[in-house]
Amino acid sequence: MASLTLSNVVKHYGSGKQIVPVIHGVNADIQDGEFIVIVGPSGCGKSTLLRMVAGLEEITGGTIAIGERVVNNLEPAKRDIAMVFQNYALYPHMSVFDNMAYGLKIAKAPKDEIKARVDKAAKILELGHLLERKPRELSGGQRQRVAMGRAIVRQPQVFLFDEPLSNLDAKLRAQTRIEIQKLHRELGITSLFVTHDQVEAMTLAQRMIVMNAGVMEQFGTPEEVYHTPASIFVASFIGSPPMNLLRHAPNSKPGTILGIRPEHLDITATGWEVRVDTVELLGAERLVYATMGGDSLIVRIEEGSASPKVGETIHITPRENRLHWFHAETGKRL
Ligand SMILES: Nc1ncnc2c1ncn2[C@@H]1O[C@H](COP(=O)(O)OP(=O)(O)OP(=O)(O)O)[C@@H](O)[C@H]1O
Repeated sequence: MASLTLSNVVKHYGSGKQIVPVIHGVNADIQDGEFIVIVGPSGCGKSTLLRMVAGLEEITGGTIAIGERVVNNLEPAKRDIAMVFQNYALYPHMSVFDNMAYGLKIAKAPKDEIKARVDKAAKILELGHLLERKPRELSGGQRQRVAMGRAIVRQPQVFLFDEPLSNLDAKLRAQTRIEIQKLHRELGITSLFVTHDQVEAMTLAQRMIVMNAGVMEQFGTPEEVYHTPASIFVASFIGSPPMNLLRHAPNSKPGTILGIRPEHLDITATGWEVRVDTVELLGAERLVYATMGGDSLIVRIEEGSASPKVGETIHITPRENRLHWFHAETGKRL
């Protein structure tokens, strides 16, 4: 196991006039044994960052260190990492056991050690009864577990996950998420996990890196990112429904944007006057879509409380200690 340090990491694709900058100087000190999620919208550079750690992409600038070792110029096989991909790429003609053992066989590990490591990984992943099967005889979730097993048996210093759950259906995703957490608790291996799904990020991360267009917008615990978003981008990307961002709130100063989460607005007898546009019932809660001056906003209310009617004017009050102020130009938290 090892720490992982990214210092001013930069990536450009292409050369000459065709340079495409995609990562603009990322700094992150990741502790030994931490589970870190990199999250952001499509094209923000998550996979590129992960692939640079893996050694599958050249690093244009800055340094990446695993433990004390700067790995910039080290080939992937020498970095002591294991990667789990979205398309798990198992060998179709090999059994589950042989798929998991493959890397160790290539590395010429002794037979009894290979068996011991595969058996241990299979036990953790509950694959023990499937070791003789071929990949085509497995479900999608089981195949993904074999792919993880293949990574575990190598006992790497760092695990890299590139959207490993995105081919699974919603139920299996949730289940596999729990398995990954369990795996991390048992093995304690430093992990970097890439996803574009903010719910996945919030539930898996000990700390998360929120990326936007090649820039690290925030690096913090899920609580920090949710409760004190560093920018308008983070505020609107994390949380569903997203934070309300108001340019014309009654008490706002010019040049600022007021952020308030839908669950931190209460319907009250007096307060801000808003017009109800739509009401959505979502099982245990209702979302009230409303307009106030030039702003649209969402109020989240519990299912039991009286629902306002479409077209009606109601009053709402924000919870004082839940207000977030942002600079209108830079988008940064004030
Ligand atoms: N070989 C390449 N040459 C030029 N640009 C590239 C190359 N590979 C990736 N890019 C660009 O780099 C940016 C980051 O890509 P990357 O795959 O890291 O994003 P991502 O956040 O992982 O996205 P997704 O969630 O869609 O996989 C994108 O704008 C992409 O178009």
